[in-house]
Amino acid sequence: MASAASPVGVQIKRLPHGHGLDLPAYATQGAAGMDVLSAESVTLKPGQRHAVATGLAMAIPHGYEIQVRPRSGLALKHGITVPNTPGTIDSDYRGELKIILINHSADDFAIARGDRIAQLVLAPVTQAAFEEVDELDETTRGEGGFGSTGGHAELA
Ligand SMILES: O=c1ccn([C@H]2C[C@H](O)[C@@H](COP(=O)(O)OP(=O)(O)OP(=O)(O)O)O2)c(=O)[nH]1
Ligand SMILES: [Mg+2]
Repeated sequence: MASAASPVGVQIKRLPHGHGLDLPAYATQGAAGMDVLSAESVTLKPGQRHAVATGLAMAIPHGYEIQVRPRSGLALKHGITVPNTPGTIDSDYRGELKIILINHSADDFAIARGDRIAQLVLAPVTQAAFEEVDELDETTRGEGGFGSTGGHAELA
């Protein structure tokens, strides 16, 4: 069996309004994402977006990012999701981590301080170095895209 990759150290700082809250944590041993908690109490009306405070700032090592992803339970049961998913937390960002949420349901959704509102996935990043050319190599696909290979039943 392949062994799990070693955890990567990420510096994290609690801002004043983040004190007293648990840090983001993996709910199970094999979890890909760390559940992150809201540092505020707020109610999202139907269709409303809000950048929810976490009370946390971090220094992600160069070569990594953190992705902010929705929690499926909130999405399925309450229509609460992350409109910019996966949100990108850059390694050089030192401001407060905020979780942008949108309420896609027809009902108000109340978030309490301490609620687990999203999950954070640490991921490696490879930066591209563009090399501008006049011609690209030829491929079988060529310029075909956007469904060019079929596989979707056509309406009669
Ligand atoms: O869900 C998110 C997305 C971003 N950020 C913070 C960290 C990230 O490093 C920074 C910039 O994010 P992004 O590049 O997605 O936003 P932008 O609209 O391109 O803003 P900027 O011009 O500041 O890069 O904002 C969050 O706290 N939560
Ligand atoms: Mg940006």
